[in-house]
Amino acid sequence: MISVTPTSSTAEALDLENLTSEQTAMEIRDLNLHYGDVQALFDVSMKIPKNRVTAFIGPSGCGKSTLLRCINRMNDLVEICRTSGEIILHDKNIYDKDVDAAALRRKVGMVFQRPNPFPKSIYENVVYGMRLQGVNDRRVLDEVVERSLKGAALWEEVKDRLGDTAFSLSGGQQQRLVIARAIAVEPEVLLLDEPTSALDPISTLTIEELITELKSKYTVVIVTHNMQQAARVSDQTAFMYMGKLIEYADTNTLFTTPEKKQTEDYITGRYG
Ligand SMILES: Nc1ncnc2c1ncn2[C@@H]1O[C@H](COP(=O)(O)OP(=O)(O)OP(=O)(O)O)[C@@H](O)[C@H]1O
Repeated sequence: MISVTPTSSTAEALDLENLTSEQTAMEIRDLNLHYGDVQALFDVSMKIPKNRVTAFIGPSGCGKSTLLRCINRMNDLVEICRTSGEIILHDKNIYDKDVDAAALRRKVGMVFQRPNPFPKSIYENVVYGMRLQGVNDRRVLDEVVERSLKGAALWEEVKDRLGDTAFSLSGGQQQRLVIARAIAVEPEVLLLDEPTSALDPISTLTIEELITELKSKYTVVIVTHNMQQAARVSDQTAFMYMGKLIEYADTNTLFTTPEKKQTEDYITGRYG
């Protein structure tokens, strides 16, 4: 087993199968997904608790990113992709025909593996989503910039250079800028797809600390290759294997006393 030290950031275990609707941010029900003829997700069902960090782990190709991308319908952009099942947000299936995917993605924001700031100033990166919504009042935007950069633990480092290009920032700062851009539109859920895999250890630590702070305001779902990272930042962990959700439990339990042999084999490094 890997050694997991429960941290003060790790919340008390929840009964994940019997969460109340107040405790649930989103619920995935019987989700199946095909890329063309190839099935990549099989009957995935789980509840994602509010204001906590949920990690998806599992070997390469097991479907972690695919599942994450279903949660804000990013897979809509993949032509050969077909899904069935439901993902419920506020009593509504996000795959219903009348759901506007762009509006959904404002509520369920996403941060990718490689920092992807736009070729604009730091300031304009943060207010990008607000401007798309037609907000141009300088006072409002200034407030959003300060709040979001503080929320992404970047304000102190950039407050005197907001007009500089985003590309003048380090990789770790760029990733925090992208997080600031995501939280500027006040999402409810933040999806992080291996957010530190392109970063050095110090920047990784800063982002991990930030993730722990973010959960007071947002529900966070993170895909990570790194089991230690899942153990450090998440409250509950879902282990996936070959498109199936094998085990979903609070993080300490999953890493110390897994129920399933496949989970145990993975966390002890027998494959993956
Ligand atoms: N756009 C796509 N078109 C076709 N097949 C895809 C596409 N994206 C993913 N797949 C396939 O779906 C399966 C799951 O991939 P996915 O990227 O979700 O896994 P993962 O667990 O996130 O892997 P990794 O840890 O390597 O990123 C794989 O077999 C992959 O080849």
